[in-house]
Amino acid sequence: MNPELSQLSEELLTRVLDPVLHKELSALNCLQSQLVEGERLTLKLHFPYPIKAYQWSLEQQLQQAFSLLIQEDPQIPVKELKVDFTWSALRCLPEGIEGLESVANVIAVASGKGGVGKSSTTVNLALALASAGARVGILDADIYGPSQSHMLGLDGQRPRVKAEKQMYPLEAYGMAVMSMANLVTDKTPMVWRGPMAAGALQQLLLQTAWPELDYLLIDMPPGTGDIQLSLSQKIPLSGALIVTTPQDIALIDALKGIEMFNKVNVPILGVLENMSSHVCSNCGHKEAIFGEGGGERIARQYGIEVLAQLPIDKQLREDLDSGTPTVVKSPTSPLAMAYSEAGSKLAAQLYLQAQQSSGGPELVFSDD
Ligand SMILES: Nc1ncnc2c1ncn2[C@@H]1O[C@H](COP(=O)(O)OP(=O)(O)OP(=O)(O)O)[C@@H](O)[C@H]1O
Repeated sequence: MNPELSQLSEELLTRVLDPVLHKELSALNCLQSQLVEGERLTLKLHFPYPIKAYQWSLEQQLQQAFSLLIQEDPQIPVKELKVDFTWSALRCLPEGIEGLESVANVIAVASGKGGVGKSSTTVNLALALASAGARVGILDADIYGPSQSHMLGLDGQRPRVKAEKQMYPLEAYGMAVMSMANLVTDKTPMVWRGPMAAGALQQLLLQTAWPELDYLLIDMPPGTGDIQLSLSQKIPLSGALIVTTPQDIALIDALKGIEMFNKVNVPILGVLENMSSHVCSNCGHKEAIFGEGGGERIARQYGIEVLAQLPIDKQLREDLDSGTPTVVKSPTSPLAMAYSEAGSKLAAQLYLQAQQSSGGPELVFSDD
């Protein structure tokens, strides 16, 4: 490649910011190859997170920057730009933690307080990542109220046994799913003490024959007690996402959740503020029922990102109740878009945090 054209590509990538990490594309080392055919320059850009939600606007920005560059210097021999986008998940684990063989990243979705929308967030985020092309699984570890199988229309299904002490996960919308709800009956109370519950959930994780996955999301039990602490220590977590409402009482518990993960050195990948506002379906009036700005306050306090602020939405609840979450039922709706953005941000944070820690991420899978 002509060195001047290499310089052109480099210059182009310094002029456009990565939409999720807000860094110059050149700093992301995403340029995989560049090819000139006649007057056309083709760049192959590779991202460490699902890029689908941003691809269109990124392409526009690159095209604009390219037009400016060739206007500034009419000697540039290429006149047309083509960009190919690819991405792959990176295995990002804190140092000294040995991951699961077939799962690149296990992410805990946690909330201090119950009922704030942790399970709803887990399922919609997982589906958003899956629709962006990632291989995704969900482990429902919420033994107090396992709701994943209901939200995914898997009620009453039983996992197939693979071999002694090994089960295949169930499948929903292209994702691998395992939930205690599919192993017990409705009438089996799960009244386990802390260590016993954590042990059982660890077994559920390890005795499931997970296929190759980029992300396994764990719907954690609400709270910050024994079970949650043991789980966070026993499961090889790449990171945790905290779900909260903006209400003070939920935020206090969310802080405890962050502190708990900090104590066991699990990186916090962000905060997702659920039920941030409500828009009246009759008059369109917007109201912050649970208060305002809470997620942002704790994010600032801990130097983490707010991945999304999602409204209270009747359709979202109805879609979950009917076993077809909004991300699959209405994939182009504003809510599905918000989950899609949050999913990309979550995956990008994983990469960023691993890059900042000493080891750096290890490339394990490719979608080529
Ligand atoms: N943004 C939202 N708009 C409307 N309803 C919501 C929203 N988020 C969650 N819900 C509904 O609120 C209820 C509680 O949500 P969910 O089960 O996700 O909470 P949770 O934090 O997982 O609760 P727990 O941990 O106590 O099981 C569910 O009926 C769900 O459908």
